[in-house]
Amino acid sequence: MCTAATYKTKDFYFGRTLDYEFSYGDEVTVTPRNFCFRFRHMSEVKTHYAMIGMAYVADDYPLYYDAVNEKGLGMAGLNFVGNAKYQDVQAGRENVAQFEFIPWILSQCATVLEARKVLEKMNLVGTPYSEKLPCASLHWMIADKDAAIVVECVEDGLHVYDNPVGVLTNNPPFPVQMFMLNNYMHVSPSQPENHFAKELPLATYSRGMGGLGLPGDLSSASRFAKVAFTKMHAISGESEAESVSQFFHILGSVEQQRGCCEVEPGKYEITIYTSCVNADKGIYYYTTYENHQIQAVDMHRENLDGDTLRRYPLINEEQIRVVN
Ligand SMILES: C[C@H](CCC(=O)NCCS(=O)(=O)O)[C@H]1CC[C@H]2[C@@H]3[C@H](O)C[C@@H]4C[C@H](O)CC[C@]4(C)[C@H]3C[C@H](O)[C@]12C
Repeated sequence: MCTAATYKTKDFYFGRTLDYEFSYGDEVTVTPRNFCFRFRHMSEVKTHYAMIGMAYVADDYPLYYDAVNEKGLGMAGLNFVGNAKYQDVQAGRENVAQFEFIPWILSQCATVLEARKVLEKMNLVGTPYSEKLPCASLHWMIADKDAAIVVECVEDGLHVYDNPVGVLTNNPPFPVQMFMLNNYMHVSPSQPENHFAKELPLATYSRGMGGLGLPGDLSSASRFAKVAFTKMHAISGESEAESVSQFFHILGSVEQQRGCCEVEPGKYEITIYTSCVNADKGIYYYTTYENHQIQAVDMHRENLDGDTLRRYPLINEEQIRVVN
Protein backbone atom coordinates (compact mmCIF):
# COMPACT_ATOMS: atom_id res chain seq x y z
CA MET A 1 0.00 0.00 0.00
CA CYS A 2 1.09 3.49 -0.59
CA THR A 3 -0.34 6.91 -0.01
CA ALA A 4 0.42 10.20 -1.80
CA ALA A 5 -0.59 13.69 -0.68
CA THR A 6 -0.22 17.38 -1.42
CA TYR A 7 -0.08 20.21 1.10
CA LYS A 8 0.08 23.96 0.76
CA THR A 9 1.31 26.62 3.15
CA LYS A 10 3.54 29.40 1.80
CA ASP A 11 5.09 26.80 -0.50
CA PHE A 12 3.68 23.73 -2.20
CA TYR A 13 4.57 20.27 -0.86
CA PHE A 14 4.15 16.89 -2.56
CA GLY A 15 5.03 13.48 -1.17
CA ARG A 16 4.12 9.89 -0.48
CA THR A 17 4.63 6.83 1.64
CA LEU A 18 6.04 3.82 -0.14
CA ASP A 19 4.73 0.69 1.51
CA TYR A 20 6.08 -2.67 0.44
CA GLU A 21 7.75 -5.81 1.70
CA PHE A 22 11.12 -5.20 0.04
CA SER A 23 13.15 -2.40 -1.43
CA TYR A 24 14.54 -2.27 -4.98
CA GLY A 25 17.50 -0.14 -3.86
CA ASP A 26 15.86 3.26 -3.66
CA GLU A 27 17.97 6.39 -4.17
CA VAL A 28 17.10 10.08 -4.16
CA THR A 29 18.06 10.89 -7.73
CA VAL A 30 18.55 14.24 -9.45
CA THR A 31 18.23 14.19 -13.24
CA PRO A 32 19.85 17.35 -14.61
CA ARG A 33 18.63 19.22 -17.69
CA ASN A 34 21.07 17.67 -20.15
CA PHE A 35 20.71 14.02 -19.18
CA CYS A 36 19.62 12.33 -22.42
CA PHE A 37 16.28 10.50 -22.12
CA ARG A 38 16.09 7.78 -24.80
CA PHE A 39 12.38 6.98 -24.90
CA ARG A 40 11.57 3.52 -26.28
CA HIS A 41 8.96 4.60 -28.81
CA MET A 42 9.72 8.32 -29.08
CA SER A 43 12.81 10.25 -30.10
CA GLU A 44 15.63 11.21 -27.70
CA VAL A 45 15.08 14.19 -25.46
CA LYS A 46 18.43 15.83 -24.81
CA THR A 47 17.37 18.98 -22.96
CA HIS A 48 14.48 19.20 -20.55
CA TYR A 49 13.40 20.30 -17.08
CA ALA A 50 15.54 18.96 -14.25
CA MET A 51 13.84 16.73 -11.68
CA ILE A 52 14.44 15.20 -8.25
CA GLY A 53 12.78 12.09 -6.88
CA MET A 54 13.03 8.57 -5.56
CA ALA A 55 14.20 6.06 -8.14
CA TYR A 56 15.79 2.73 -8.71
CA VAL A 57 18.61 3.42 -11.12
CA ALA A 58 19.11 0.62 -13.66
CA ASP A 59 21.85 0.88 -16.30
CA ASP A 60 22.12 4.60 -15.53
CA TYR A 61 18.38 5.09 -16.17
CA PRO A 62 16.25 6.65 -13.37
CA LEU A 63 13.18 4.45 -12.83
CA TYR A 64 11.27 7.01 -10.79
CA TYR A 65 8.59 6.11 -8.23
CA ASP A 66 7.85 9.78 -7.48
CA ALA A 67 9.50 13.05 -8.48
CA VAL A 68 9.12 16.82 -8.75
CA ASN A 69 10.56 18.99 -11.51
CA GLU A 70 12.21 22.39 -11.29
CA LYS A 71 8.90 24.06 -12.21
CA GLY A 72 7.13 22.61 -9.17
CA LEU A 73 5.14 19.85 -10.89
CA GLY A 74 5.01 16.59 -8.90
CA MET A 75 4.07 13.06 -9.90
CA ALA A 76 3.88 9.74 -8.00
CA GLY A 77 3.09 6.16 -9.08
CA LEU A 78 1.13 3.92 -6.71
CA ASN A 79 0.10 0.29 -7.07
CA PHE A 80 -3.13 -0.30 -8.95
CA VAL A 81 -2.97 -4.07 -9.20
CA GLY A 82 -5.82 -5.83 -10.97
CA ASN A 83 -7.10 -2.61 -12.53
CA ALA A 84 -4.18 -1.15 -14.51
CA LYS A 85 -4.23 -2.22 -18.14
CA TYR A 86 -1.84 -0.48 -20.51
CA GLN A 87 -2.54 0.35 -24.14
CA ASP A 88 -1.01 -1.12 -27.31
CA VAL A 89 1.55 0.83 -29.32
CA GLN A 90 -0.36 2.82 -31.93
CA ALA A 91 1.02 4.69 -34.93
CA GLY A 92 0.36 8.44 -34.86
CA ARG A 93 0.19 8.61 -31.05
CA GLU A 94 2.87 9.48 -28.51
CA ASN A 95 3.60 6.01 -27.15
CA VAL A 96 5.14 6.11 -23.70
CA ALA A 97 6.12 3.03 -21.70
CA GLN A 98 4.74 2.85 -18.17
CA PHE A 99 8.26 3.09 -16.64
CA GLU A 100 8.90 6.28 -18.70
CA PHE A 101 5.71 8.05 -17.68
CA ILE A 102 7.17 10.20 -14.88
CA PRO A 103 10.16 11.45 -16.98
CA TRP A 104 7.86 11.99 -19.98
CA ILE A 105 5.58 14.35 -18.05
CA LEU A 106 8.10 16.03 -15.78
CA SER A 107 10.67 16.64 -18.53
CA GLN A 108 8.27 18.84 -20.54
CA CYS A 109 5.36 20.06 -18.37
CA ALA A 110 5.47 22.96 -15.93
CA THR A 111 1.87 22.67 -14.73
CA VAL A 112 -1.05 20.25 -14.43
CA LEU A 113 -2.70 22.13 -17.30
CA GLU A 114 0.26 21.40 -19.56
CA ALA A 115 0.30 17.77 -18.39
CA ARG A 116 -3.38 17.44 -19.38
CA LYS A 117 -2.50 18.56 -22.93
CA VAL A 118 0.36 16.05 -23.19
CA LEU A 119 -1.92 13.29 -21.87
CA GLU A 120 -4.41 13.92 -24.70
CA LYS A 121 -1.81 12.85 -27.28
CA MET A 122 -0.29 10.04 -25.24
CA ASN A 123 -0.71 6.28 -25.32
CA LEU A 124 0.47 4.63 -22.10
CA VAL A 125 1.91 1.31 -23.24
CA GLY A 126 2.97 -1.86 -21.47
CA THR A 127 6.51 -2.14 -22.88
CA PRO A 128 8.55 -3.58 -19.99
CA TYR A 129 11.85 -2.01 -18.94
CA SER A 130 13.55 -5.43 -19.09
CA GLU A 131 12.86 -9.11 -18.51
CA LYS A 132 13.98 -8.71 -14.90
CA LEU A 133 11.88 -5.54 -14.38
CA PRO A 134 8.48 -6.21 -15.92
CA CYS A 135 5.62 -3.72 -16.00
CA ALA A 136 4.39 -2.38 -12.67
CA SER A 137 0.59 -2.01 -12.29
CA LEU A 138 0.24 1.60 -11.23
CA HIS A 139 -1.92 4.69 -11.27
CA TRP A 140 -0.54 8.20 -10.77
CA MET A 141 -1.21 11.51 -9.09
CA ILE A 142 0.12 14.63 -10.85
CA ALA A 143 -0.06 17.92 -8.96
CA ASP A 144 1.11 21.50 -8.84
CA LYS A 145 0.31 24.27 -6.37
CA ASP A 146 -3.08 24.94 -8.01
CA ALA A 147 -4.48 21.54 -9.00
CA ALA A 148 -4.16 17.76 -8.80
CA ILE A 149 -5.24 15.03 -11.20
CA VAL A 150 -5.22 11.23 -11.16
CA VAL A 151 -4.31 9.19 -14.23
CA GLU A 152 -5.66 5.64 -14.50
CA CYS A 153 -5.14 3.42 -17.53
CA VAL A 154 -7.71 0.62 -17.41
CA GLU A 155 -9.55 -1.83 -19.67
CA ASP A 156 -11.49 0.91 -21.49
CA GLY A 157 -8.60 3.35 -21.88
CA LEU A 158 -6.82 6.23 -20.17
CA HIS A 159 -8.80 8.31 -17.66
CA VAL A 160 -7.81 11.63 -16.17
CA TYR A 161 -9.72 12.71 -13.06
CA ASP A 162 -9.68 15.99 -11.16
CA ASN A 163 -8.52 15.31 -7.63
CA PRO A 164 -10.01 17.94 -5.33
CA VAL A 165 -8.68 16.19 -2.22
CA GLY A 166 -5.05 15.93 -3.34
CA VAL A 167 -4.53 12.41 -2.02
CA LEU A 168 -4.22 8.98 -3.63
CA THR A 169 -3.89 5.44 -2.30
CA ASN A 170 -4.34 2.16 -4.21
CA ASN A 171 -7.48 0.21 -5.17
CA PRO A 172 -10.37 0.67 -5.88
CA PRO A 173 -10.34 3.13 -8.83
CA PHE A 174 -10.23 6.81 -7.92
CA PRO A 175 -13.92 7.68 -8.65
CA VAL A 176 -14.98 4.89 -6.25
CA GLN A 177 -12.61 6.19 -3.55
CA MET A 178 -14.12 9.66 -3.94
CA PHE A 179 -17.66 8.29 -3.83
CA MET A 180 -16.95 6.39 -0.63
CA LEU A 181 -16.06 9.65 1.13
CA ASN A 182 -19.85 10.17 1.26
CA ASN A 183 -19.83 7.54 4.01
CA TYR A 184 -17.79 9.85 6.22
CA MET A 185 -19.59 13.16 5.77
CA HIS A 186 -20.54 13.16 9.46
CA VAL A 187 -16.91 12.96 10.61
CA SER A 188 -15.63 16.21 12.07
CA PRO A 189 -12.75 17.69 14.08
CA SER A 190 -15.42 19.25 16.38
CA GLN A 191 -17.13 17.39 19.17
CA PRO A 192 -20.46 15.79 18.12
CA GLU A 193 -23.90 16.74 19.39
CA ASN A 194 -26.54 14.26 20.38
CA HIS A 195 -28.67 13.54 17.31
CA PHE A 196 -29.13 9.90 18.34
CA ALA A 197 -32.20 10.49 20.52
CA LYS A 198 -32.93 13.65 22.47
CA GLU A 199 -34.66 11.62 25.17
CA LEU A 200 -31.30 10.00 26.02
CA PRO A 201 -28.71 11.90 28.05
CA LEU A 202 -25.83 11.17 25.64
CA ALA A 203 -22.66 13.16 26.22
CA THR A 204 -19.09 13.33 25.00
CA TYR A 205 -16.69 11.58 27.40
CA SER A 206 -13.46 12.10 25.43
CA ARG A 207 -11.87 14.56 23.06
CA GLY A 208 -11.77 13.56 19.39
CA MET A 209 -15.22 11.99 19.30
CA GLY A 210 -16.07 13.94 16.13
CA GLY A 211 -13.73 11.53 14.36
CA LEU A 212 -15.64 8.40 15.43
CA GLY A 213 -16.30 6.31 12.35
CA LEU A 214 -13.10 7.26 10.58
CA PRO A 215 -11.39 3.97 9.70
CA GLY A 216 -8.06 3.04 11.25
CA ASP A 217 -7.16 -0.12 9.35
CA LEU A 218 -4.50 -0.38 6.66
CA SER A 219 -6.70 -1.18 3.66
CA SER A 220 -6.29 1.24 0.84
CA ALA A 221 -9.91 2.45 0.93
CA SER A 222 -9.57 3.14 4.67
CA ARG A 223 -6.26 4.95 4.23
CA PHE A 224 -7.85 7.11 1.55
CA ALA A 225 -10.57 8.30 3.95
CA LYS A 226 -8.18 8.68 6.90
CA VAL A 227 -5.53 10.66 5.03
CA ALA A 228 -8.14 12.76 3.16
CA PHE A 229 -9.67 13.81 6.50
CA THR A 230 -6.27 14.48 8.05
CA LYS A 231 -5.02 16.47 5.07
CA MET A 232 -8.21 18.54 4.68
CA HIS A 233 -8.02 19.63 8.32
CA ALA A 234 -4.27 19.88 8.79
CA ILE A 235 -3.10 23.25 10.05
CA SER A 236 0.46 24.43 10.50
CA GLY A 237 2.63 27.49 10.52
CA GLU A 238 4.05 28.61 7.18
CA SER A 239 7.74 28.16 7.87
CA GLU A 240 9.67 25.40 6.14
CA ALA A 241 10.21 23.46 9.37
CA GLU A 242 6.55 23.72 10.43
CA SER A 243 5.26 22.80 6.96
CA VAL A 244 7.57 19.83 6.48
CA SER A 245 6.90 18.60 10.00
CA GLN A 246 3.13 18.81 9.45
CA PHE A 247 3.41 17.01 6.12
CA PHE A 248 5.13 14.05 7.80
CA HIS A 249 2.34 14.04 10.40
CA ILE A 250 -0.30 13.88 7.65
CA LEU A 251 1.30 10.83 6.07
CA GLY A 252 2.08 9.45 9.53
CA SER A 253 -1.69 8.99 9.93
CA VAL A 254 -1.51 6.06 7.48
CA GLU A 255 1.94 4.57 8.04
CA GLN A 256 2.38 0.82 8.30
CA GLN A 257 4.12 -0.85 11.19
CA ARG A 258 5.99 -4.13 10.68
CA GLY A 259 3.81 -7.02 11.74
CA CYS A 260 0.38 -5.52 10.98
CA CYS A 261 0.06 -6.34 7.29
CA GLU A 262 1.16 -9.89 6.40
CA VAL A 263 1.55 -10.36 2.65
CA GLU A 264 2.77 -13.96 2.86
CA PRO A 265 3.69 -16.11 5.86
CA GLY A 266 6.35 -14.24 7.80
CA LYS A 267 6.55 -11.33 5.29
CA TYR A 268 5.14 -7.93 6.18
CA GLU A 269 4.48 -4.75 4.28
CA ILE A 270 5.94 -1.68 6.01
CA THR A 271 6.34 2.00 5.20
CA ILE A 272 9.78 1.76 3.61
CA TYR A 273 10.08 5.52 3.21
CA THR A 274 8.00 8.68 3.51
CA SER A 275 8.84 11.65 1.32
CA CYS A 276 7.92 15.32 1.33
CA VAL A 277 9.18 17.54 -1.47
CA ASN A 278 9.10 21.30 -1.28
CA ALA A 279 8.08 21.59 -4.93
CA ASP A 280 8.84 25.32 -5.09
CA LYS A 281 12.36 24.93 -3.75
CA GLY A 282 13.23 21.48 -5.16
CA ILE A 283 14.14 19.98 -1.78
CA TYR A 284 13.42 16.27 -1.30
CA TYR A 285 12.94 15.38 2.38
CA TYR A 286 12.52 11.80 3.51
CA THR A 287 12.44 9.47 6.50
CA THR A 288 12.74 5.68 6.34
CA TYR A 289 11.27 2.89 8.46
CA GLU A 290 14.50 2.69 10.46
CA ASN A 291 15.51 6.35 10.33
CA HIS A 292 13.11 8.91 11.77
CA GLN A 293 15.46 11.85 11.33
CA ILE A 294 14.41 13.88 8.29
CA GLN A 295 17.08 13.80 5.56
CA ALA A 296 17.11 16.39 2.75
CA VAL A 297 18.55 16.60 -0.76
CA ASP A 298 18.35 20.01 -2.44
CA MET A 299 18.33 19.82 -6.25
CA HIS A 300 19.55 23.39 -6.53
CA ARG A 301 22.79 22.43 -4.79
CA GLU A 302 23.58 20.23 -7.81
CA ASN A 303 24.73 21.28 -11.25
CA LEU A 304 21.34 21.24 -12.99
CA ASP A 305 23.00 21.92 -16.36
CA GLY A 306 24.93 18.66 -16.14
CA ASP A 307 24.25 15.46 -18.07
CA THR A 308 24.77 12.76 -15.46
CA LEU A 309 22.55 11.56 -12.62
CA ARG A 310 23.29 12.52 -9.02
CA ARG A 311 22.34 9.65 -6.70
CA TYR A 312 21.94 9.60 -2.93
CA PRO A 313 21.32 6.13 -1.45
CA LEU A 314 18.88 6.22 1.45
CA ILE A 315 20.34 6.62 4.93
CA ASN A 316 18.60 3.87 6.83
CA GLU A 317 20.15 3.84 10.28
CA GLU A 318 18.18 5.37 13.16
CA GLN A 319 19.77 8.66 14.25
CA ILE A 320 19.27 9.14 17.96
CA ARG A 321 20.48 12.31 19.66
CA VAL A 322 21.69 11.39 23.11
CA VAL A 323 21.21 14.42 25.35
CA ASN A 324 23.05 13.50 28.55
C1 LIG B 1 5.95 -1.27 -5.26
C2 LIG B 1 5.75 0.24 -5.52
C3 LIG B 1 4.33 0.59 -5.16
C4 LIG B 1 4.10 0.44 -3.70
C5 LIG B 1 2.64 0.29 -3.46
O1 LIG B 1 1.79 0.94 -4.03
N1 LIG B 1 2.35 -0.66 -2.58
C6 LIG B 1 1.01 -1.04 -2.33
C7 LIG B 1 0.91 -2.54 -2.29
S1 LIG B 1 -0.73 -3.02 -2.54
O2 LIG B 1 -1.20 -2.50 -3.82
O3 LIG B 1 -1.52 -2.51 -1.48
O4 LIG B 1 -0.68 -4.45 -2.58
C8 LIG B 1 6.00 0.64 -6.97
C9 LIG B 1 5.90 2.18 -7.12
C10 LIG B 1 6.85 2.56 -8.26
C11 LIG B 1 7.31 1.22 -8.84
C12 LIG B 1 8.61 1.20 -9.63
C13 LIG B 1 8.55 2.21 -10.78
O5 LIG B 1 7.38 2.08 -11.54
C14 LIG B 1 9.79 2.10 -11.69
C15 LIG B 1 10.10 0.68 -12.16
C16 LIG B 1 9.12 0.23 -13.24
C17 LIG B 1 9.47 -1.17 -13.74
O6 LIG B 1 8.53 -1.55 -14.70
C18 LIG B 1 9.44 -2.16 -12.57
C19 LIG B 1 10.42 -1.74 -11.51
C20 LIG B 1 10.17 -0.31 -10.98
C21 LIG B 1 11.41 0.01 -10.12
C22 LIG B 1 8.85 -0.24 -10.16
C23 LIG B 1 8.88 -1.22 -8.97
C24 LIG B 1 7.61 -1.13 -8.10
O7 LIG B 1 6.49 -1.56 -8.83
C25 LIG B 1 7.37 0.31 -7.59
C26 LIG B 1 8.52 0.66 -6.62
